[in-house]
Amino acid sequence: MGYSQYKMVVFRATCPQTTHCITMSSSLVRIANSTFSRASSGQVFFPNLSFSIPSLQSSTKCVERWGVLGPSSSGKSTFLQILQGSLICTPPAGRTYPAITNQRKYPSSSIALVDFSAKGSFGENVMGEYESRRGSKDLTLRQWLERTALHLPLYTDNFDFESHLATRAADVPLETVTTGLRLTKLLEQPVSTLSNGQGRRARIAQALLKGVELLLLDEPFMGLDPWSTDQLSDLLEKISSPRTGDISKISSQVVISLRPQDYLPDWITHIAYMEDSQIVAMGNKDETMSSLKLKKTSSSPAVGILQQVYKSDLESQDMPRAAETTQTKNESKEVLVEMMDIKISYKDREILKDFSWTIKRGDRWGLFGPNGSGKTTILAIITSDHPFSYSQPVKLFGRHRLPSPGIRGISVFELQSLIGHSSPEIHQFFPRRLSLRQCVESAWAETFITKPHFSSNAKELVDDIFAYFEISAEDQLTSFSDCGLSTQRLALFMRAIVKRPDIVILDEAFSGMDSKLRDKCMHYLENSLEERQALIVVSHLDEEIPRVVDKWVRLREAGEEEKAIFGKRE
Ligand SMILES: Nc1ncnc2c1ncn2[C@@H]1O[C@H](COP(=O)(O)OP(=O)(O)OP(=O)(O)O)[C@@H](O)[C@H]1O
Repeated sequence: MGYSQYKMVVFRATCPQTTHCITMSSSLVRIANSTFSRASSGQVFFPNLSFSIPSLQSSTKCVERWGVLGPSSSGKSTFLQILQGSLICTPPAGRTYPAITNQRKYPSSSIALVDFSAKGSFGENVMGEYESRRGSKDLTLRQWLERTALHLPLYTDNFDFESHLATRAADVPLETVTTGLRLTKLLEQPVSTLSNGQGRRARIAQALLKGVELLLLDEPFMGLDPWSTDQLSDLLEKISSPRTGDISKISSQVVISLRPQDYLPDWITHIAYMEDSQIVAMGNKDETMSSLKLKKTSSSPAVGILQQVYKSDLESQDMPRAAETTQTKNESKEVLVEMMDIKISYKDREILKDFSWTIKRGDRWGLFGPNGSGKTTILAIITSDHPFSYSQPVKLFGRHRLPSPGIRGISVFELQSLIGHSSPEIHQFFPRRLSLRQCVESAWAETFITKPHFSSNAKELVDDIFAYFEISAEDQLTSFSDCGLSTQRLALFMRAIVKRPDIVILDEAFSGMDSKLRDKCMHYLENSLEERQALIVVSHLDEEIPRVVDKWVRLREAGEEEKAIFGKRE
């Protein structure tokens, strides 16, 4: 649905008591009738924008916390960058920071923007990078947080970190932040090995520890499990509340950006809704939401397959194992993946214990579990991106990775030709300079950048899929870097399915996609998937799970006693 037909609607952009409790000098950021542009492209954003974020101190009577809402590429991220101090403001004095109390040189050092699309974030343990990024210089999460909080160098040889840490305390206690973000157990783990969701939480912790006055979070709940979403939401509410209780040392005004279909926390009081880099409505949350006919979404999986998955936590002991049920039903089908009592542990931390899973042709699996429970690890064993895939009792397409007497081992390249895969890790490392067409064509290449070895029908398959998604020949030449998150995710989805591989793995493939586009992908998948293909889907959100997924594996958080449980869609 487009909202462009709305003229800019403003519902009391500040609370009714504003004139009593907020004066202009109490704004952390104040923008008065200004227009913004990028120096690189000259492109103009948010013409004649007027907006302000009150400081927490001014909000003691009327708390005002903003959510920035809009579909992908609507300008949400740019808007947060503008609040942070980036982009050129015309007139130059139109953007001020009257209430920034920190005496640091630039207001931007009192404002943190945590943007998860940034390349180079850690937490995605993947591919060739898996081993190479770990080494003597790899920091533990504790070291990384302490050093960045105190603005110390990360890796300078001969730098005496210990004495610096002993003499300088961070503005904010480490334990308070790591508890609130469920990171305490991970403090001694190498930072590069954190899971996707753990890595996101660590980056938020880093920003909080710097003791900023304004924290801007770009889509903070994307990729988080329901427990982490609730906990992060609670923490953000506490830190952006007028000073009370033992959390009072962490105190920061918070602005978050979200997509319209995302979970919108109750503590958000105001929203700015944007489209095409313009605010189309802003003000009091309830009035703005109802004017735009937006519905609230819960953080917990209240409907659909995920409700069954998580409900089964309580009933797991007596549940019939759907994997066994399905295996009898599916007996004649060829086994594609056979995992037998897999064990994965790092030092004394057990991630997977005696995990067995059989995937056959025609199977439609959901792989679920909290952040850090091992979903990516299991997928990396199947795709052979994990070093343990050589040593674990796994058969892929009936063969082991290593040769045994009389039987050839299956090579990485053979596996790649049989598996299509989209994941946040592939997204992170995908070369930005490739065009959308090259991205899809790389399904036939051994690496992202090597020359594809096309099959005879490859051109037809690529043309067909672009035609289905109505992407013109000209638009196919757009570089990956010039596309928004939603289109980038689409390109990687097309890459995963275009050559109709035997196994399709969609690991958070729809995360960050606009709902309309996501539904189109679902439709495509439901209609094009062949009986000989197997599907594995990972997601924390019900609407991102295709209806064809009819059975599931639910992993336990690392350290829990129980094994994984299996179920089927009721
Ligand atoms: N080298 C390592 N040392 C210690 N722990 C590790 C190492 N590599 C991975 N881990 C841990 O293994 C666990 C499984 O990680 P994995 O990425 O598979 O989780 P996930 O279920 O995919 O999580 P998410 O939902 O956040 O993507 C995590 O708790 C991670 O911190």
